[in-house]
Amino acid sequence: MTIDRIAVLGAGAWGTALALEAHRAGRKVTLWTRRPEQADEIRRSRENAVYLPGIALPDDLAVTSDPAEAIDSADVLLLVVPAQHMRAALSSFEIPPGLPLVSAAKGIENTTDKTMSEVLAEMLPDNPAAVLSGPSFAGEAAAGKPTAVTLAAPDERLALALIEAFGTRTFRPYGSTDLVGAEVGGAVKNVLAIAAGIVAGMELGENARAALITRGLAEATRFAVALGGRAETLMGLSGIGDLVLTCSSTTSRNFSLGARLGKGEALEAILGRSPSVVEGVFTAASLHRRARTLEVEMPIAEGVDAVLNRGIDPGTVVKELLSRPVGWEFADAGPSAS
Ligand SMILES: NC(=O)c1ccc[n+]([C@@H]2O[C@H](COP(=O)([O-])OP(=O)(O)OC[C@H]3O[C@@H](n4cnc5c(N)ncnc54)[C@H](O)[C@@H]3O)[C@@H](O)[C@H]2O)c1
Ligand SMILES: O=P(O)(O)OC[C@H](O)CO
Repeated sequence: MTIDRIAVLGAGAWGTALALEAHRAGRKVTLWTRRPEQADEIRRSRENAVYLPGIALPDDLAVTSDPAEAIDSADVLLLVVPAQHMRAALSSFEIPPGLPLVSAAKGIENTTDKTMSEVLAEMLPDNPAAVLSGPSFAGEAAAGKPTAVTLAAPDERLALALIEAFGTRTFRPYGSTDLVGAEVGGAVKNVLAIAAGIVAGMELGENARAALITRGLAEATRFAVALGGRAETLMGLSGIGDLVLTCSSTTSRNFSLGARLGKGEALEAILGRSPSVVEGVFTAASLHRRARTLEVEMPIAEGVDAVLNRGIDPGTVVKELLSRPVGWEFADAGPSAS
């Protein structure tokens, strides 16, 4: 399988950065944005000034608002629309059966509590799916700084073709067949990054942040396994890798939002009129609901949902988390373990 022509659907920061990475890897790239005026502006200025300012886009990177122009000649579609808009965006496209789809969105759909691959499987069951996820701030990747991600597809040949299509010296996709584990890592870390931000905003200290990352990883792993993913995937780039990045940097929108919540600002005031997406805000409730249905214990994710959606103040949630009984660190490491 050879992938030469790539359509990137979604021209936010990450879609634009991935279009640039694919172009650097020698592919023919078309970047689609839903707004004709944005397509005109990017074509004119060779810059996505709203979402990825300061990064020059090459002249032969095509930009369009016509889905057919992007999709009809593509060997693969890279889906980089925010998770809550993925379904609507997909239903506005004519996608031929068999065309591989790679989701780079990190979230769970609020109206159905479905992961992105579940949405794809429901809407486009005849198209093979893959996931691109991992520690990757768009600005750094676009600037050519070294970035490594997980590229996961159940079809090994597709995973290998995608690695070949995107890989460069500085953009390094590592293959996996565990699509579920990879997408869970990306979706859950945004909720945990809000929690890490709250910890920072409340000045609870670096020990607390490290504890949160570690216990958060345990939550993400339990959730991934319950959905059919592999625990080892959460030890990789799309798991611990992305968790460490996003829980430690104010470049993260999720972490920054959490930090402002931790300092006492109201959610509505923080979200304001920013055009950028903070995926964890929408994923938290779905994650909590889905975890409950699967009987997976996720106290940190539950706490974030309580702050965002039930008006509980961060101090109360922290108190509750710290009141939980302590016990064995791993379920299989108690006195009955061999
Ligand atoms: N920015 C990053 O560093 C980064 C890195 C890795 C993954 N991601 C993930 O990529 C996805 C996209 O995030 P982003 O940072 O590129 O977005 P962004 O915040 O830069 O921009 C939002 C984009 O969504 C588009 N959009 C909004 N509503 C839409 C709709 N109904 N249909 C189609 N498009 C719509 C907007 O036009 C805009 O292009 C998210 O799931 C995010 O978690 C982002
Ligand atoms: O800015 P955030 O919090 O959406 O994080 C961006 C990327 O997902 C980091 O890998």
